[in-house]
This record gives sequence, structure tokens and C-alpha cells, in this order.
Amino acid sequence: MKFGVIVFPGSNCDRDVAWVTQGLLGQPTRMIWHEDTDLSDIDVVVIPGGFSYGDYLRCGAIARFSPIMRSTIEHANQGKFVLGICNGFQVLTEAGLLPGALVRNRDLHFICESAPLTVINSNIPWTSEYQVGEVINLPIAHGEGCYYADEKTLEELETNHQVLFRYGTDKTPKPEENPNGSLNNIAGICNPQGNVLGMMPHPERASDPMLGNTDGIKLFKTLLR
Ligand SMILES: NC(=O)CC[C@H](N)C(=O)O
Repeated sequence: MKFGVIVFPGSNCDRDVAWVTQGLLGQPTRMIWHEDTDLSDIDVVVIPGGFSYGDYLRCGAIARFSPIMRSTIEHANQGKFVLGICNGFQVLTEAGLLPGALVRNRDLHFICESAPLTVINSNIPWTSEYQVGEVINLPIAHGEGCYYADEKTLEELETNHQVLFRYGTDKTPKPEENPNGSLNNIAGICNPQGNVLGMMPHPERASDPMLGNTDGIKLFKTLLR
């Protein structure tokens, strides 16, 4: 499985992802500058976290116009894997590969902490090593992580089982366990086909045993089976 990690000006989690895919999992990994367009050798495209273009305008709103995004959309439309983490999730919604939007956190603060999440759907390749209802802890670090979508879109996400992770320790959203105000406590979703995943929490920051938490590594590992 060959991974491609996209690098925008302002990305800051690109090396962390490559450390997981290449360093920990031994998979070939290529860093891809956002002005490149060739993804022909890549199986899994990862859009990492960070502050692409300094978060000017809106997180991810400028990055989505980078040349590599046209190729990423083609890659996704061919049914191949795309993962957007944090700023990557914001870029995927801006690019229209995932529905909804990420807006300012409810309390208007940047949040940096470990968040409990419940796995809601383990029926797609990305999450198949987790159990439905399993509670995992992943770091969150964002200022615009509040997931928003209109009522119809939310309903579609729920009925199509596109919600993969919710904040909190229960499958049913518990408002008191919601760190950023995301509707339905949504922390991660996929497209209807299940090949494109976007999530605000950082699985790559909870993968190396040296960091004391490996709850995130299964997300990268499942694709290798
Ligand atoms: N860790 C990240 O990717 C941060 C994303 C974005 N810059 C935000 O603050 O919301």
C-alpha cells in the first residue's frame, strides 16, 4: 500500500503521518507538494493537519484550489482511499468530497486535549479493526472543529451510516461530552461509498507506543490487510 501525504504551505502534521505509515508500518510513503498533480503511484492519499495558507479566509478554503486537489478528487472518484485529518477534513469539505462544514468551536477557543470518541460504524475498510461502541481516546487540536450541516444532510449521514466517530463515551450523542459544539457530536464521517474519510481528531498522534497511546494506529493498519 503506497501512501501519499499532501503538503500545503502551513501543513504541520505531514511528518507525523509519514512517521506512522513509513516509520511504524513500513509502507512506502511519498510527500507530495500541493503544486504537484501526479497521484498515479499512490493508493492512499492523506491530507494532514495544520494551518494550510495560515487558515486565512476559512480553514481549508484556499488549499482546496491547489492543483493537487483536482487529482485528489479524481482519485476519490475512482473509489480509491482518501483520508483528511483535522485541517485535511476541512479541506475535504471545502472541496466537496465530504458534506457539511467545520466552523468555529462553540466556545471560540482553540482546543488542544485528548478526547474520548465512540466508534459508530466499523463496517467500512477504514474502521474495520475497531468494534462498534468501542471508546478510544485521540488528541484534538483545532479552532474550527465544530461540524455543521443542514438537517437533511445530517439525516442522510445518520441513515447511510456515514458517521464513523462521535465525541463522548456513548453511541447516542451526549451533549455534555461535546468539546466543540459539533452537531450530533460528529467527530468523523465518510462519503456514501466509504472510501473518503474525514475526521477532526488526530489518529497519527496516537499511534507510536512511545507516546503512550496507540488508539489511532488501527485506522492506518486496516487498509494493509
Ligand atoms: N490541527 C489542525 O489541523 C488544525 C486545523 C485548523 N488550523 C484549526 O485550527 O481548526
